[in-house]
Amino acid sequence: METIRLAVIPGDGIGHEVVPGALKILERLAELHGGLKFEFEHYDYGCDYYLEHGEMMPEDGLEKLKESDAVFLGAVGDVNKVPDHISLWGLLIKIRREFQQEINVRPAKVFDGVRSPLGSPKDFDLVVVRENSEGEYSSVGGRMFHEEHEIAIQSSVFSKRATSQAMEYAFNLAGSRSGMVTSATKSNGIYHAMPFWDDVFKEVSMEYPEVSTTSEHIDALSASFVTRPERYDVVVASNLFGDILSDIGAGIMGSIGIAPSANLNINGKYPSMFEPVHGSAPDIVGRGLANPVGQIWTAKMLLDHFGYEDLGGRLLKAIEDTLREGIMTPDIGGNSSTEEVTASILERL
Ligand SMILES: NC(=O)c1ccc[n+]([C@@H]2O[C@H](COP(=O)([O-])OP(=O)(O)OC[C@H]3O[C@@H](n4cnc5c(N)ncnc54)[C@H](O)[C@@H]3O)[C@@H](O)[C@H]2O)c1
Ligand SMILES: O=C(O)C[C@@H](O)C(=O)O
Ligand SMILES: [K+]
Ligand SMILES: [Mn+2]
Repeated sequence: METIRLAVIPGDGIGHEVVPGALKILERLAELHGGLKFEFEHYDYGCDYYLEHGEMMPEDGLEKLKESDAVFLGAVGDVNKVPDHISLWGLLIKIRREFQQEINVRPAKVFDGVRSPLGSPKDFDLVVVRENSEGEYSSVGGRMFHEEHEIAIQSSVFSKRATSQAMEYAFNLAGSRSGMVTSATKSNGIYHAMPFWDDVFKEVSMEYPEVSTTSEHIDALSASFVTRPERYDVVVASNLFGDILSDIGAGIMGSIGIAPSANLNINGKYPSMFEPVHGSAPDIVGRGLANPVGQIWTAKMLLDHFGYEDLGGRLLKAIEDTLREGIMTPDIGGNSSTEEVTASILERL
């Protein structure tokens, strides 16, 4: 019997509405398997915790989380309680960095029966590989002076190590898919970092002669995600570009509520973290409107990560069958509640 210890952080807002159902689904799949068990350790870290304690998680928070095999997170952020940069850097981004989760994998694909803003999209199935530790998300910089003299400086950081690592991950992934990597660049406008990004991409691509490559500027690439998403397989991007592209990927699927993500620690020193792409959705909180599919698909990524691809495959099929039957939340054109969608997926398992 294998036991997977999960640190569970629902976080804020709809995190509390979508995480419990996904845990039930993981438990059901473990039961069906027979040789697998989940142990959940629950943590109440988030903006309410901050209001009470003045920090997003306690000083030994990371040490506690480190005892788990993976972190399963909902969403972080409630701007009415804590400024967004404080809440994200105090919890989500802190975990990503301290646990060296340097790769963020974010798939997007067509689901039968889901209303996409594209009308009738061709069959797209792509993965954004986002560099998850540096780039534009940097704490290097500061603000000084006041009023009309105020200035802000924010320096991007691109290391050869993390850049080539994200690219290598993308090439390896493409090798197991249709064999194509697109690099998201902006070397026409970002004078230092993006020509560097392009150089590293060329260098890494030499090691993978069997994988075909293209390089596209992020502005044109964003438009092309909307107009011709079927052209893409694996797209590798910097932290900020990957953040934005993965929301566009979610948008063309039909809703940001569907998209999953895996923050991977690939050196084996720390747990990886699984969370949907979406945030805490304060505008729909508490109304049963939250689409649970992003969180549940995230559970599939977790199962795959631990080598239970058979269970992951069963879960994806249950999601697909549920959506095909029209059992879905209003954001993708249905009239079912969070719980009804979750129950339908559970029943199919
Ligand atoms: N990884 C994370 O935890 C994460 C990601 C994005 C945003 N945030 C935080 O979340 C808060 C809100 O941010 P935002 O509004 O920019 O993004 P958001 O993803 O929370 O919401 C954007 C829009 O998508 C909708 N939406 C999101 N998830 C949905 C779901 N599961 N089902 C149905 N509709 C859904 C929301 O109702 C909203 O209209 C902020 O504090 C932000 O910093 C956190
Ligand atoms: O900017 C971030 O990484 C936070 C959030 O938008 C996300 O995509 O996880
Ligand atoms: K999230
Ligand atoms: Mn984002």
